[in-house]
Amino acid sequence: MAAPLIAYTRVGKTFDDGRVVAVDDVSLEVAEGEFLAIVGGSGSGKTTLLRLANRLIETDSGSITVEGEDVREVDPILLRRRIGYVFQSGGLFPHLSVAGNIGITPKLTGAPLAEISARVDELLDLVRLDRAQYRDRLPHELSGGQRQRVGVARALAAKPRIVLMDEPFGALDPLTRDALGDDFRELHRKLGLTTVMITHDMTEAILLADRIAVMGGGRLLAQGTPSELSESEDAYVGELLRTPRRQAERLGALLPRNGAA
Ligand SMILES: Nc1ncnc2c1ncn2[C@@H]1O[C@H](COP(=O)(O)OP(=O)(O)OP(=O)(O)O)[C@@H](O)[C@H]1O
Repeated sequence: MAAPLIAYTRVGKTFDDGRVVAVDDVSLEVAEGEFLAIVGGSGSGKTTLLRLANRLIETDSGSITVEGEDVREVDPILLRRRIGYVFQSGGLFPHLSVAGNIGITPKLTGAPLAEISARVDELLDLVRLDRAQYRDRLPHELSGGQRQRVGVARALAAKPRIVLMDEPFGALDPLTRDALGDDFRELHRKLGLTTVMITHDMTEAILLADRIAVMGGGRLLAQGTPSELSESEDAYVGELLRTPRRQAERLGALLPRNGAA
């Protein structure tokens, strides 16, 4: 098997002088080209786990490698340029235009203005936002879905191989959420990305991800493909995976009747 692009080995992280155990002895590998979803209840350690990979949070124990390198040996700023990060609420700079937000990393690396401008246009096309219409808008002049598209474009600006996403579509209405999820899955494929996405929505995880990691109380409770996890002997994991199917069956039974009425 090819070396994993991200590998957590027995990683631990506590806060408040050890009183809060956020991540507890987690070992997890993400293969090149894989789309991994992290699911789990509130406070189960998902965000902490994600942020340990790009050193927004530092590990207490264990080790993490990214593209084969121990993250502690890599300058955190350079590490974050190699790893795109999409925040839950977009995390856009409110005073910068769409173009300013998307071009911030190329600007920081000293790219020439014409190159930044061309890259911004390319990225707007990639996330399917009309250049002329959106380029100069400020974040508050966008819908939530459009803001998340800009967040994705910004994360891709430095051409990372890895993208980490913290509940990127959580605050959107179901149709927008579905469209963005599909679009991002297509970008993941087209650009050959390796993606790790936190989501609270098990249906979204099953539809988008190749593999799912389930967190609970800071521990990795299970990992596998959706069908592997649906066979899990862990009662919580099994229930989590079977609920979307049960809901789909209930909806399937209800909708045709409504449709025919
Ligand atoms: N900076 C911090 N200081 C103290 N405790 C923290 C800090 N960051 C996270 N925690 C605690 O660590 C635990 C894990 O938090 P984390 O944000 O990783 O969970 P999560 O699964 O992402 O939750 P949610 O789904 O609600 O975003 C929680 O108990 C949280 O309160």
